Amino acid sequence: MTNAAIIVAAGRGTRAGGDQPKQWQILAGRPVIDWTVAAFQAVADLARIVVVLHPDDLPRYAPANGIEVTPGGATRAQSVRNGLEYLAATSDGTPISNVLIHDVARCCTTPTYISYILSEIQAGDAPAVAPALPVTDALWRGDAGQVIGTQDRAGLFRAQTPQAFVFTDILSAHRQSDGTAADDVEVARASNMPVRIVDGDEDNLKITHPGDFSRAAKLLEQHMDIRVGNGYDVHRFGDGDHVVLCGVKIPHTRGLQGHSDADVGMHALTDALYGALAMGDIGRHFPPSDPQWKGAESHIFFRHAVGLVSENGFSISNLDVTLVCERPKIGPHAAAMQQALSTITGLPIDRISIKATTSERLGFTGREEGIAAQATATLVKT
Ligand SMILES: Nc1ccn([C@@H]2O[C@H](COP(=O)(O)OP(=O)(O)OP(=O)(O)O)[C@@H](O)[C@H]2O)c(=O)n1
Ligand SMILES: C[C@](O)(CO)[C@H](O)COP(=O)(O)O
Repeated sequence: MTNAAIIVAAGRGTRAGGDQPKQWQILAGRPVIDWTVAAFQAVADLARIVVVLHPDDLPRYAPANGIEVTPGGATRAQSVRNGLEYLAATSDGTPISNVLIHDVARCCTTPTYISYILSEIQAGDAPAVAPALPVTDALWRGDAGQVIGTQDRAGLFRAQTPQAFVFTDILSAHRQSDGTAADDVEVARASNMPVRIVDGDEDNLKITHPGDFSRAAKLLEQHMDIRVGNGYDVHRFGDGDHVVLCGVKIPHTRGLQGHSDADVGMHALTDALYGALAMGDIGRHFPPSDPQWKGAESHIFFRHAVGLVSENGFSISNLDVTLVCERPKIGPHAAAMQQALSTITGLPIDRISIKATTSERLGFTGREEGIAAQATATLVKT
């Protein structure tokens, strides 16, 4: 069975305020959208994850590995419909069985909770399951600041997402809908689909108003596992006409010597990732004694470390590397290095820092005998 998730993120967040829509605002160190997407990425049984974005926002999003993106519509329901149609149009050969539909604004949801909702739809006894919390407070009707009546709370629930559906059923229900429903349960019920209520989660709040940001930040920080790793590497100069630094080939009067392509910057970054995971170093994973790595391109090592990061449930929050050399000059190549590292990690450019320093002509780097690199990586698990 192939399971998919749609994260709707095409709203404008008018009630939440701020200088940009809520999904792009920084919360506990990273954009709201990244928290939500990371929680879904950590669920092994989801074969596809589609993020539905406002057309204006498409250029600003660098999707992480495996994440797909499609444009949204004018209402939440239209955005969901676009996500469903995208999945239908791109699932030839591997039909989707179940789909989870989630608000990007519910960024405190966890992989455990998403897996629970998935297991409930996979139980196969209902075409739709939706999480909700029974209303526990007394309910009043009010007008002009005055209580004007009371409302029986029996049988009332607060609806949450992710809501889960048999894919073909909810696709057909949305095709018959007028695109104005508040959520997908409303769409399902309009098609006479039975919807089973499953346990909601008080922590699965939706950022709607400005005050919700601090509540969400507290919840995220409470569950966050942050790791920092550092890496250091040196390669000596020898004959050659170029060096490779952080994935970029730079013409130079000499080359760097090493068992691999001697990309000292990428080696330091790779070790920073292994270090943050407490998983040894580059020599342990790729022994210099093994001839298969002779002359290897360093992105192989770096990609391996990046893969271990996600396999262990972490995502990279930022990377920072300092290259120590008199020459070549790094500044003119820093943007290309950021791009090369971004292509491999899926990190936005503004989370990848490339710095350089000379050692004031002191020591082996000052005498231009070699290049040193020092790197730091921060990993986050929610
Ligand atoms: N045209 C729309 C409208 C909403 N959404 C998404 O639907 C979810 C729930 O909507 P809401 O919390 O109301 O978000 P906004 O529409 O962004 O907020 P507001 O109503 O305050 O403008 C959000 O993840 C939002 O991004 C969407 O994908 N497309
Ligand atoms: C789908 C939803 O999250 C269920 O509570 C909610 O209805 C979406 O947000 P909105 O504020 O109603 O647009």
